[in-house]
Amino acid sequence: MPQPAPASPPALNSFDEFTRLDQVILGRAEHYNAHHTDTSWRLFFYDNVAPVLGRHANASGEELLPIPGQLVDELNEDIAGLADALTGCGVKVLRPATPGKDIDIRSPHWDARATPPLNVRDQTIILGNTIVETPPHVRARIFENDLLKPVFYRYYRDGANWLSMPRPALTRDSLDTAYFTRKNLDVSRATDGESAGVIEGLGLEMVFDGAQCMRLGRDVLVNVANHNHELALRWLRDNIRDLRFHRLDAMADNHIDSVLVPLRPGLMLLRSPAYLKYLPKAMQSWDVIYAPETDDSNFPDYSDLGFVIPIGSRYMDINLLSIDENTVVVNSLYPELIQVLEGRGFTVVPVRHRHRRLFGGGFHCFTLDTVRRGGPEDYLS
Ligand SMILES: NC(=[NH2+])NCCC[C@H](N)C(=O)O
Repeated sequence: MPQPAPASPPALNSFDEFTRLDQVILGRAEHYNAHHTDTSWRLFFYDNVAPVLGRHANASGEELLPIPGQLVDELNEDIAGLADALTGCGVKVLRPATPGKDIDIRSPHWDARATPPLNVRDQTIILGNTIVETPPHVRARIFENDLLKPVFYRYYRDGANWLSMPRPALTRDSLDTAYFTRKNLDVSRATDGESAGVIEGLGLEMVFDGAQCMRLGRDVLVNVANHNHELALRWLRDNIRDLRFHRLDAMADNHIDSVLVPLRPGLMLLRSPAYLKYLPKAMQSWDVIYAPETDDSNFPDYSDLGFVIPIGSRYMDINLLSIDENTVVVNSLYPELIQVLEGRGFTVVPVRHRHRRLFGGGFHCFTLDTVRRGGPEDYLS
């Protein structure tokens, strides 16, 4: 299965999620020892954290939610395992710089403890030969991509194009709660005590994460769940003229890679049949593998470690990373999925990943595939 990389590696080229992977950026977790649970964080993770908000991460000023060091060490161990597995598959693994220390950041309107560059899928989309940096929802993430800049400059020097969506101010009025209103959810518990400043006349901004997109050659699926996202979709359409962007109407609160993973042309992994209706017509007739049921014993028990909040759902492990159309890297702690994929003829590379629900990311989130062999193919007709 390991295939030699092409003699002179191409500059940035990544149009899809499944053609042969040659180069990838893999995130890192050093100094990920707290979640800064301000309003922007609580809203972003509301679907998962709502049940515990009242108990702890409320507006009482306890905004920094510590993560026990043992869990960060174990996460780093699992990421090292992922790096080895990718290298073993012949993939060149690039890493962001480390923050080196805990970093507190301050804008004119708020302050936050910076999030390390772990989920590198979220603040960038690679669209062919273009790096597109996206405008974060979570304030603590606003400078995260600085640590990817050494790698981005490398690709830029080799001919990549590089764009950034406008940086949001993320004031008190910037974020749209329409997704929750639509679902009749009261988010006042997340927004009470909001202390960020306001800019008169600004209102809702362009706010969007790369992980709201799923790339399929010349087509890109884009999850739009509120006006922040709507503005971003317009930006994508205006600035990237040669791809087709398909609006998925509120398929999820934000990211969609724990809902949908295209495995190869005509075959996708989907969280459940309820999500089919959000997809473009052409994809509704694709063959589907539905996420098999999993069991609590596959998730660590944190009860003796004090308080930790799962910010990710039980479906995080759908979030696999494809090496090619027949080879996938899957969490070894989701044996039910491994079995189904092997039954469908996939070669599965199992890698252990314990704390996916605490850090909000699986293998797709932790990686940004910068070089794949596919081009702007039309997979939807
Ligand atoms: N790119 C990512 N960070 N994706 C993670 C998506 C997690 C999703 N909100 C869930 O809880 O299942």
